Amino acid sequence: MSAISQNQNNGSTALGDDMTATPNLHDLTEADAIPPALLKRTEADLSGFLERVKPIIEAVKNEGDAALKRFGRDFDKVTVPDFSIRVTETEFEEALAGVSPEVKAAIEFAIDNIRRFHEAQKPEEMWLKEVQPGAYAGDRFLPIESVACYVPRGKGSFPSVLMMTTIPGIVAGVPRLVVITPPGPDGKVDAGTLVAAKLVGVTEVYKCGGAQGVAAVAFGTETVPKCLKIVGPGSPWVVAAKRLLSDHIDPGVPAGPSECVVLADDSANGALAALDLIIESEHGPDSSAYLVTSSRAVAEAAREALPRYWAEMEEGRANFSRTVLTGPHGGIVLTRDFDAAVAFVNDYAPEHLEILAEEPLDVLGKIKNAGEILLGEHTPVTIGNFVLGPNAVLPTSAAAKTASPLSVFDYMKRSSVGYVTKAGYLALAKHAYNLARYEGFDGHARAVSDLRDKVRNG
Ligand SMILES: NC(=O)c1ccc[n+]([C@@H]2O[C@H](COP(=O)([O-])OP(=O)(O)OC[C@H]3O[C@@H](n4cnc5c(N)ncnc54)[C@H](O)[C@@H]3O)[C@@H](O)[C@H]2O)c1
Ligand SMILES: N[C@H](CO)Cc1c[nH]c[nH+]1
Ligand SMILES: [Zn+2]
Repeated sequence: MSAISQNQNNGSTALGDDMTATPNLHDLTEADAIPPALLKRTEADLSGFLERVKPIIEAVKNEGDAALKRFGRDFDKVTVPDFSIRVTETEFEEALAGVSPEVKAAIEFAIDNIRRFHEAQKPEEMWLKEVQPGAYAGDRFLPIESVACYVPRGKGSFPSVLMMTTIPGIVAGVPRLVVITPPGPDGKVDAGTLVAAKLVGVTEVYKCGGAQGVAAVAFGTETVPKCLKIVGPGSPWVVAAKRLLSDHIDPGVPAGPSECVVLADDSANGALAALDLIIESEHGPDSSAYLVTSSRAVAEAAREALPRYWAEMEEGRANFSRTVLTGPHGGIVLTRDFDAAVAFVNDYAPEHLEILAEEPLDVLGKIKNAGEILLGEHTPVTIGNFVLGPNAVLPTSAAAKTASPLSVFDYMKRSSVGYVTKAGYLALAKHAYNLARYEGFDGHARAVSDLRDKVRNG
């Protein structure tokens, strides 16, 4: 039997402003397999963006700062006659004066936890193991010389992303860590983002976002430095530009539109599951969000609660959430049993996974693919997004099957280190010689033959 998807929507609007739209209910209780459409994200088809991003990249490559200012006016709706591309010290000070004490305290609290988490994650600078008597092998970690941190702005402002992208770089010891972010209509960077930059100690912040920002750090402009790597999430414009520029700059963890799955067993409170399902669905119409449960009672309680919550929410965010949960990338999935719910999660490989279950730790053991796994009803995605400490920049679009959250390791590279003593040499050389001969490498073999001692001794 195939899945039954219920909604009474007359095709959800991109604006999500059809107040009568009801959340999707995908009933898989009789289905033989998960319908592939349920596993898709908006990121799956970037073709439209890739084409439109190409001329933006070319313009930045050829015109540098002038193109950044033009695109700031075109795409970010900057209305002031001119603006500096680099944030000035005065702008930092204005931001510090303009942000409320509560927000500043929240930023400080978050910084503390995010720093502690990433310090714990940092590897030793070097380790060596004696693999054979007199033969040592290990790893050495060094920071990448320059990394650009992308902080989005448009459908929200993101001081939290500034903290998540810069703190692991600071802990890793990156010598040149810069931030790029779109300017607002006033030609300035979001104040909370600047306060977060100041408090973490990042001084280079540049006002360029979208594809033009990625191109700026890939090629360098008169003002923006060329960087070796870019990290941080963004809209499909950013994702498309990273993909096209991957020969020029390391594009890092693939992090596109936010997404989550709330996995609930029959002990869960459906209305609470609905509250948490809304979290990531309110990012934008391109997000994805599912409540996955084997309990019809939980599914129905959640489906009943969602329209009530939307009616209570700020209109723009409610519209985004409604668009997602009544559209092709979201809703409630009802499965035959809890194992089938877990199987859905593992196939879907969500960016964020929240587990609402009687024994969330038992469920953890069954999860194979998820960027972040948050356990129990006191760990909603909001806590992970902002203050808990683990990085909230996570692989999207099922990349969690192979990729990992942004971490200190993304700001470092590893070299293998080997050291063989005179006493250890012969035992290794004998086998290396035989393998070199087998593979047909004469030069390799000669370098570990008797010739070596003769050459060494002159
Ligand atoms: N995965 C994560 O960790 C994470 C965290 C936060 C946000 N996000 C996601 O990041 C995204 C943020 O998107 P956003 O829009 O708020 O900010 P953004 O900064 O990523 O994108 C805005 C930029 O897109 C460009 N743009 C917009 N319209 C354009 C057009 N018509 N032509 C060319 N360029 C255009 C502009 O340059 C603009 O500055 C969302 O999808 C959100 O879900 C992900
Ligand atoms: N959910 C985002 C990561 O997918 C992080 C975030 C920041 N602000 C709000 N949410
Ligand atoms: Zn979020």
